[in-house]
Amino acid sequence: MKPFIQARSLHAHYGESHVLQGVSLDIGSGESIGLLGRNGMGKSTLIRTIMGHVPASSGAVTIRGKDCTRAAPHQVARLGVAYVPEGRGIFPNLNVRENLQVAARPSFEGRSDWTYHRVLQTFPRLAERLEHGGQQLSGGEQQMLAIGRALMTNPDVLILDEATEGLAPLIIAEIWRIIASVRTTGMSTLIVDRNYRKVLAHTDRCVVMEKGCLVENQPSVELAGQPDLLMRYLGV
Ligand SMILES: Nc1ncnc2c1ncn2[C@@H]1O[C@H](COP(=O)(O)OP(=O)(O)OP(=O)(O)O)[C@@H](O)[C@H]1O
Repeated sequence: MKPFIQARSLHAHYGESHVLQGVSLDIGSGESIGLLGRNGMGKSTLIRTIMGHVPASSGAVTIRGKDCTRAAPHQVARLGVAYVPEGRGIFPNLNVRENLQVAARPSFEGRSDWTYHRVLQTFPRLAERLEHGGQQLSGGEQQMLAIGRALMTNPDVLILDEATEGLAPLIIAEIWRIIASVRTTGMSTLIVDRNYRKVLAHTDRCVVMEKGCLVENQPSVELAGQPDLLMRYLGV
C-alpha cells in the first residue's frame, strides 16, 4: 500500500540558508513516527514544508497519492493532515467551546468519529472551562485546546511539534496519555518532542535529523537499545 504521506528528496531554504537538504520520509496509514534531532536540525522545517507553510526548493510531497508539493496549508489540511505547531494555534478571542466548534469538520472520507462530545471526554479539563476565553487558559490548557481543535477536523494524520514544551509535569503526563489514546484509534501521528524517551515509547518508528538530513530511520524499540547512537545525534 502507498504511504499516506510521501516526502521525496525535499530541499528547503530560508533565504541563503539551506535548511532541508534532501529529506525523504514516508508516513503510512496508522503509523506513528517520532522525529528526533537536536535544536535547529530542521525538524520543524520538514513539517512546515510538508504542510505547505515553507515552499520546497526541490523535491516532492505526495499525500493520498496526490502531488501536494505546491499545495497551500489549507489544502493539505483538507486531505486529512492536522498540524499543531510549536507555540500552539488557538483563537485567543474565542472561548473553548467556540474554538472547538469552529474547527469541526468531517474527515476527507466523511467520518466524524471525533465529535465535540468525544473531544470533551478526552480532555475533561476543557469540559470544565467551556466558556473561558482562549487567552484565559493556562499554557497546558491552550495546548490541549490546540490538540482538541486538531482532532475536531477528524484527521488521518496528527502532527504535534513540541506539544509538551514548557508545561508542568502533570499536564505533560496528560498530553502523553492523550497521544497514546489517539494512537490506538489508528490515526497516524508524527511527533516532535525533546523527551526522546517518551517519543521512542509512543511511536512505531523514529527518524533522526542532523543538519537538514535524515540520518536514521529505525523501529523505535531498536533505536531505544542504541544509547551510543542516541548520544551521537541527540547529545544525551
Ligand atoms: N523562519 C525562519 N527564518 C530563517 N531561519 C529559520 C527560520 N525558521 C528556522 N530557521 C533556521 O532553520 C534551521 C532549522 O530550524 P528548525 O526550526 O526547522 O529546527 P528544529 O530541528 O525544529 O529545531 P528546534 O527544536 O530548535 O525548533 C535553524 O538553523 C533555524 O535557526
